[in-house]
Amino acid sequence: MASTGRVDLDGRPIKAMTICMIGAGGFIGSHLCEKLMAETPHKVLAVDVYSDKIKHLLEPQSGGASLPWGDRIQFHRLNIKNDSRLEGLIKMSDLIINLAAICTPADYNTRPLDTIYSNFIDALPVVKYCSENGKRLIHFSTCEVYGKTIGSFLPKDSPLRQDPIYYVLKEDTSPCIFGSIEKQRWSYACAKQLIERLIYAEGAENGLEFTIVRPFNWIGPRMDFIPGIDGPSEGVPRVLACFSNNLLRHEPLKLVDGGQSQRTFIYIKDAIEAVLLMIENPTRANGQIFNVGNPDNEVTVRQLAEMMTQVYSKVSGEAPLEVPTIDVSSKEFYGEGYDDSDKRIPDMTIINRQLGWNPKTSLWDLLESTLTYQHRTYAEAVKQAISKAVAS
Ligand SMILES: NC(=O)c1ccc[n+]([C@@H]2O[C@H](COP(=O)([O-])OP(=O)(O)OC[C@H]3O[C@@H](n4cnc5c(N)ncnc54)[C@H](O)[C@@H]3O)[C@@H](O)[C@H]2O)c1
Ligand SMILES: O=c1ccn([C@@H]2O[C@H](COP(=O)(O)OP(=O)(O)O[C@H]3OC[C@](O)(CO)[C@H]3O)[C@@H](O)[C@H]2O)c(=O)[nH]1
Repeated sequence: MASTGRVDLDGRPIKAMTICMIGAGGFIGSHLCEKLMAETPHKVLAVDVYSDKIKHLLEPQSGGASLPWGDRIQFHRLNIKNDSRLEGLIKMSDLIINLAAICTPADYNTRPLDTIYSNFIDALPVVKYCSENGKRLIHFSTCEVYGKTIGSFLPKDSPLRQDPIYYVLKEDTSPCIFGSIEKQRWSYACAKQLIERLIYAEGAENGLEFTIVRPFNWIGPRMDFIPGIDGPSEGVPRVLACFSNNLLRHEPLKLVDGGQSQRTFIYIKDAIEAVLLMIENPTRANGQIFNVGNPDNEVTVRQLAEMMTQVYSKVSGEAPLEVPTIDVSSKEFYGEGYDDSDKRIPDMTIINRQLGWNPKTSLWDLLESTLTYQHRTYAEAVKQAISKAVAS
């Protein structure tokens, strides 16, 4: 590995590395590839079944000059479920980052087998090849491994519900509290928890160098899809894309079970800064599990809908909807077996201590840049799709 002229948090030179990024064609992967190409000399072997979201990094845009990062990024179209090339790519790399997963809640209760296979079984060879070949692994888990807060089991009027001890989620002390087995919503969280435990055990018994990332609702451009435009018409993406789709179609935003659940949202670009610190500071990141979120950006889903309605009106120049939201039951929206996390506030002690990292962007600002992107990217296509549907 050649030195890059850049230094890590301890003043040591950072050496250029080859990174095998599995799931590089997704939302987080596309932003991480952009960051690595624009700001570092590292090489990326980008593995995914799709490449649309990183097309701009792989080939010059029409009429454009050649790409400044040259061939530092290579795309390998493969399904990690059944492709013998995976081990070779891992052997060629200094670091493996695994992002591949089914991670949209609409799938957890309706496709529980695919969800469990994707998040546990399909990740097994990645962990095994890393362990056997002495390769460092950064594995993407989720804040969902915490499940529900302890506070949610207290009586509704208990003053203890206001005590952070009962709701702040801490990597090394909070329990993982899921619903019963017929609440198949938890198939994803449970599979993620088991792969975390397996990675941890590989570290303890076989010396695997690992870092586990627990993202807390990272959002921004390129997240998921707009149904009927760049994804299936009947598909249900995560909340940012659901609400964006409603706004683009001038229809009320659907609040599941009253929109009372709470979330903290973090801007993807803030979160990617944290991942880059993990990549370039192995001695501080190895053996750690990191919450990556923004505890200052907490809202209920209803408040998120109201804020997105205001921001979208500002960036599109369109008047806000007269009826901005409607209530739907979770059974109607997601089907049988749905359940929800009540509240997700990340404790920041470990990531502050190890990497000195903090998020910067307010919810209003991140929605402004994200909805500007959504409007610019999709408004015309949605308009055309609506007029085509009316004409037929
Ligand atoms: N975005 C968030 O806020 C968030 C929150 C919690 C956890 N995570 C975790 O972070 C990771 C990335 O999330 P994302 O939001 O970028 O999701 P995403 O769906 O946009 O990206 C996942 C990518 O993995 C690819 N993939 C899935 N299975 C594959 C396979 N068998 N072979 C090859 N490629 C495969 C998909 O094609 C997709 O491009 C996931 O593990 C997810 O569970 C994300
Ligand atoms: O149209 C909609 C869509 C969703 N909701 C509600 O919003 C809450 C958040 O939903 P979403 O972002 O889709 O997903 P979750 O936060 O529940 O789960 C994700 O968290 C991290 C991750 O692991 C990966 O991103 C994933 O599992 C929720 O309460 C929905 O019911 C709505 O009201 N209307």
